[in-house]
Amino acid sequence: GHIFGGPGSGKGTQCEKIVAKYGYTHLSSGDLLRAEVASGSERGKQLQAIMQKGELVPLDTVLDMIKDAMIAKADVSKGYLIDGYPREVKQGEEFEKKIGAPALLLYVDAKAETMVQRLMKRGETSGRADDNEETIKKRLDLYYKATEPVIAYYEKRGIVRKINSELPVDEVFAIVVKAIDELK
Ligand SMILES: Nc1ncnc2c1ncn2[C@@H]1O[C@H](COP(=O)(O)OP(=O)(O)O)[C@@H](O)[C@H]1O
Ligand SMILES: Nc1ncnc2c1ncn2[C@H]1C[C@H](O)[C@@H](COP(=O)(O)OP(=O)(O)O)O1
Ligand SMILES: [Mg+2]
Repeated sequence: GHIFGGPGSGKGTQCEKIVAKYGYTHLSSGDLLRAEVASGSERGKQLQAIMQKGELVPLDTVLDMIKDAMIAKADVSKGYLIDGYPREVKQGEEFEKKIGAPALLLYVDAKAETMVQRLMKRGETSGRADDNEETIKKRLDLYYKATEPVIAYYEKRGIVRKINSELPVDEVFAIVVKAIDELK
């Protein structure tokens, strides 16, 4: 399934707990991109510049990375947890064409104000080039403009489970567990 939500809504936090309990393969588009940046490659430098501005990297780049990572884990995976993708409707469509339809979309939902607060706090220690006030504002704008419409795309199929991510981490996780167990 996919885990979906705005920047700082708590996707990564919940993924860690889901992996610990269910053993799914966690693939975060952001982590994959940051690994490419860390490699120091020419492509990594281009990606870094885009991410620092709070923009989306080209669809093909990120989908290829996810697909390669899925293939690399295919024979040991108990299931995939895709974090940070799709970020626009077109990405959802391409995923279906090239990989397949997700079984579940966990939508961790928090208020803009909460996301900003959490990202500013995360920025104190994350070392991430995009956890600063200016970039956070751009990421939020882009989230509401390009990413949020993705929900409507999946809602029609009844696979969206909206989860109140304003609650403490363990309470959010309890709701996540219910949504996953209902599906099994
Ligand atoms: N339910 C929560 N309550 C309070 N803080 C949270 C909660 N979930 C996540 N956080 C904190 O908010 C920040 C962003 O969470 P993260 O999981 O990295 O979000 P995302 O991957 O969606 O950007 C982190 O510093 C995390 O510790
Ligand atoms: N599916 C995707 N398409 C395009 N760009 C993406 C992407 N996933 C990640 N990126 C780029 C742009 C994001 O602002 C940046 C960080 O992503 P992330 O780590 O998923 O952020 P967060 O967990 O804070 O929501 O990486
Ligand atoms: Mg994250």
